[in-house]
Amino acid sequence: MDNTPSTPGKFKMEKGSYFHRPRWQTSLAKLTFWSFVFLGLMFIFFFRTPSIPSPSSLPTDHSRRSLRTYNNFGAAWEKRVRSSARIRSPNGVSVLVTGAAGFVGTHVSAALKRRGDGVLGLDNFNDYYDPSLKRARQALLERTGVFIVEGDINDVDLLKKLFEIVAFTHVMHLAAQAGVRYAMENPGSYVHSNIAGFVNLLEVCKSMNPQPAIVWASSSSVYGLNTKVPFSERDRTDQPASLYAATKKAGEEIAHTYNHIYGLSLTGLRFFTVYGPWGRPDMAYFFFTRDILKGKSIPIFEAANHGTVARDFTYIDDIVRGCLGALDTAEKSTGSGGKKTGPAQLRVFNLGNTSPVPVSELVSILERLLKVKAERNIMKLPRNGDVQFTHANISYAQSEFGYKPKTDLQNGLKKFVQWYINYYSDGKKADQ
Ligand SMILES: O=C(O)[C@H]1O[C@H](OP(=O)(O)OP(=O)(O)OC[C@H]2O[C@@H](n3ccc(=O)[nH]c3=O)[C@H](O)[C@@H]2O)[C@H](O)[C@@H](O)[C@@H]1O
Repeated sequence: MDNTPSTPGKFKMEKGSYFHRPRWQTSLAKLTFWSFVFLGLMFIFFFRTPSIPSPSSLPTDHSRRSLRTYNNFGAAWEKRVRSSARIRSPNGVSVLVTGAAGFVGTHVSAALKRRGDGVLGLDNFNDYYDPSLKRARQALLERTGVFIVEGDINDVDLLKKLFEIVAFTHVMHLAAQAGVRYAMENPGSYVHSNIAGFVNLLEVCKSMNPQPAIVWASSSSVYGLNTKVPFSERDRTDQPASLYAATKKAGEEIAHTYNHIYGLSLTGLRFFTVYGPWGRPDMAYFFFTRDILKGKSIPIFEAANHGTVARDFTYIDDIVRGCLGALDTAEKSTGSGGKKTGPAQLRVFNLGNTSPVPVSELVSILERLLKVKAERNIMKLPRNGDVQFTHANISYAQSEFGYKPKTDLQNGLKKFVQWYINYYSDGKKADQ
C-alpha cells in the first residue's frame, strides 16, 4: 500500500449539489478545498521529503517502500526494538541483522537468539520473490523473540535511530539484492542494495561510538571466470561474469576503504550456493522441486561440448556455523568519533562445502526424494552471468574458527524437501 497523500481530485464535490448552493457556501467549499491542498503539501514537505530517495536515482518501487519506515518510530516500537536486542547470556553480544527476513538472515538471527545474544532484524520485505515467504519467516522469528524492523538500509535516519536506541556491538549485514541472472533484468536494484545500501550502512557505522564490528555477505561469484580450482581467497577476483558478482566485488573493495580510513572491523563471507529449508524460491534447487512436482519441464544448463555445470552447494546449517564463527572471531573496530585510532581487522572467507556437484546430479537427487521423474530440458548455459563451476577452498575459515561443513547435498536436500512438502501442504502456492 502506498502512503501518498490524497490528491485534490479526491476532495471533488458532487457536481449536482455544488451548483445549487448559495454563493457563501461555494466560497466556503473553495476555502476548505484549498486548505486541504495546503495542509497536504505541508505534510509532504515536512514529513515525507527527507525519507524519499531521489526518484531519478532509484526505481519507484524502492521509493515507495522506504515511506513505510516512518510507521516505525514511537514508544511501543522502541520498546520492541530494545527488548529484541537485549543480551540474555553472560558473554552475549548485540547484533543488528540486516536482511533478517531473508533465507540466511532468518537462520542466523534464530541461531544468535538461541544462544542468548541480543538480535534486532531489519528488512525491507521487497517483492524480488514471494513476500509471503518472508512474512512467514518473520512470524517464525517473532516466536523466538526477534523483532524485525521494516525498513531499507538506504534509510540513514532509520539506521541512526536504531543505533541511538541500541549500542550494537556487531552488524551482521545480509541484506542484498541476490541472484545472478536477475541482474540483467533489474540492474538498478543491485546498485541500490549492494552498493548504495552497503555504503550507507558503513557511513552510519563509522560514526558510531563505539563502532560495531561488521560481518557481511559477499559471494562465491566474485571468482567469476577463474578456472583454477578450488577457489582460494588469495586468487584473483577481477573478472566477474555478472553485475551481481561485480557489485559483491565492489563491496569487498568498499570494505577495504572503510577499514583503511575509519578503522571499521570488516569480515566478508563468500557464500557458495546456499540451500536448505526456508530457502529462496529464485534458486534452482527450489524451483526445480516446484516444477518437478508440477510435471513441468526444467531447464538444465550445460557448458560447451556437453561440459558439466557444477556448484559447491552448501547447506544452510553449515553457513550459519560459519557466520557465527566469523562473528565470534571479529575484533573490535578501532575508530572513534569517525576517526581511525589504529589498524583494524579486515578479512574475507570462503564458506563453501568443498565438494562440487553437477546440476544434473542435483536433479537426480530431487527425483529420488520426490519420487517423481523430472522432465529434463538440457540447454546451453545462457550467457547471462552464470559461471560453469564453483569449488571452495575453506582452509582459511577452518584455521580461523574451525569451519567444517557437515552436510552433503543428499542429506541437505532431504531436509529441504521435507520442509517444502510440509510448508506448501496447506494449499500455499510455490510461486516466485
Ligand atoms: O554462490 C553464490 O554466491 C551464489 O549462489 C547462487 O547462485 P547460483 O550458484 O547461480 O545458484 P542457482 O541460481 O540456484 O543455480 C544453481 C545451478 O543451477 C544451474 N541452473 C540454474 C537455473 C536453471 O534454470 N537451470 C540451471 O541449470 C545454474 O547454472 C547453477 O549451476 C545464488 O543465487 C546467489 O545469490 C549467490 O550469491
